[in-house]
Amino acid sequence: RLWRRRPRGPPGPPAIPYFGQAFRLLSIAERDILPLFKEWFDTYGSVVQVEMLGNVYVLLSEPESLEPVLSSSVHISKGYWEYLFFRPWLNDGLLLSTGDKWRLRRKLLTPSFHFKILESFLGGISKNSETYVESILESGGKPLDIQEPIRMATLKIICETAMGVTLSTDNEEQNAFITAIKDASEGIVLRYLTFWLYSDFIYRRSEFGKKFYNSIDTLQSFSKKVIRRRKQLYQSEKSDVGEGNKSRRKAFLDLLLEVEDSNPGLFTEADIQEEVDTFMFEGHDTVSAAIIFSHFLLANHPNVQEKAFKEQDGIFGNDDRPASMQDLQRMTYLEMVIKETLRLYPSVPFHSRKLYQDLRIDDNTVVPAGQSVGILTFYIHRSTRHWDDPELFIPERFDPEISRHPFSYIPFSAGPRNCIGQKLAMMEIKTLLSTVLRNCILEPVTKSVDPVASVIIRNLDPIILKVVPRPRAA
Ligand code: HEM
Repeated sequence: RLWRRRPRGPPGPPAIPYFGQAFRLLSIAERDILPLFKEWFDTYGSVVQVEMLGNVYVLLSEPESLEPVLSSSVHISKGYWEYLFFRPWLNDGLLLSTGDKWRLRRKLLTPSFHFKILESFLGGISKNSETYVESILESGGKPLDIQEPIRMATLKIICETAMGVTLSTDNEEQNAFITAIKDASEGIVLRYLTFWLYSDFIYRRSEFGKKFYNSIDTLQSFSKKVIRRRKQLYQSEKSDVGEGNKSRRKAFLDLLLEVEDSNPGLFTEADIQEEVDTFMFEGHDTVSAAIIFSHFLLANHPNVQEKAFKEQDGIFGNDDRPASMQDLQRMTYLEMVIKETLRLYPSVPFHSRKLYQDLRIDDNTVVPAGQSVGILTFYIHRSTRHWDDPELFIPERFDPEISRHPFSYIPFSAGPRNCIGQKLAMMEIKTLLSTVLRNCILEPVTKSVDPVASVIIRNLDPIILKVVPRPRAA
């Protein structure tokens, strides 16, 4: 029925009846996904219709067409197929849930990212940033793959802040978690590309499916341990502080534990687990990608690095105190560097929404209710209609004086279903980069990157840099 109602307006690649692009996708790998979208936009224009197994998707790459979708309080659901393969991992957590469940959970969890709570996280973020800087300086100026230490630092930060649990210094379990995130993400992308793996019956029996479900076991047993540890601390803190504790604003996991405590049987361990899995993934892999690409860009643009050094020196002089919230607010140039990094390499390169009402794109094009639209952030951020020289790294384009279309820059999505953790993310990235800039000079070894949409954006190859100690400001 949907196929018959498919919009006639937008052009798209020729499709085999029912199968659509299924065979084309079979012939490509993860690294070819972003180039394939580019090929379609270059050939058919900024709104492209793609058919796949009886479904029709409309891909959007210009801010004007996606504004009515993202700003709407009606189109707040995710398409069925587009997020289905995440479900064994994230179940019905905040990223995937819909309708009243999503509304209630979003309302419940939003206060756990309040300014006061974020401020209380700053000490833990600074401490882990210092440990990270010590670890990269140990390389003694030799070429270093920075991805593993960055992922380790951001995993420790999300556990110590939102989850309230300090991880052990034995990194074996953490390494297993980081590898499992990569394997699970690759497994999800591979499944999307391979239509005969859409059947759960076949997937579970295939080698790919077995590897994927093993990764999910690793990820969920890690998050179960985190919940267990926090529960013990929560119980002992509760008996120490008594009823007075209740009025305090709660960080993410404490809030969930409190809801479980006060709603026995209604809010269960499984409800906590799906949210912890969602936030451990969204709160760790996205931030890692942004920090990895900003290291690469700073190393390859010494003039930008120099300006960022000057700003840090202006704020801290030769004082090695951890950054305060006021210090972070003064890092306006560093903020521009981070924003420009997220423009070129948005951690979430595309996402989608299901339409609950017909969407009029222009006089000739209406996408009917029930269909999904794909929002191609990676290409929206490179639109030549909105960005001069979009391939160049120019942090100054984020000078607050410069105005642009509000939907031409959407690294955290936009509207009611935007990223709940964006303030935490910016604070974490800024604190870690500030610690790096005050102590290190980054020199390039990897001179160009090949971004791959592996759920979260990654570089195809390791990113190698040299890290040299930076003398303190006079
Ligand atoms: C640079 C860092 C980050 C980027 C670029 C980013 C980007 C995004 C984007 C684009 C979405 C919308 C996804 C979609 O609709 O499918 C999203 C949603 C979400 N993000 Fe983030 N994110 C970042 C960091 C974080 C952090 C630190 C957390 C939590 C600690 C977090 C938690 C979430 C959650 C739970 C959602 C789902 C929200 C909802 O549907 O109501 N993210 N993020």
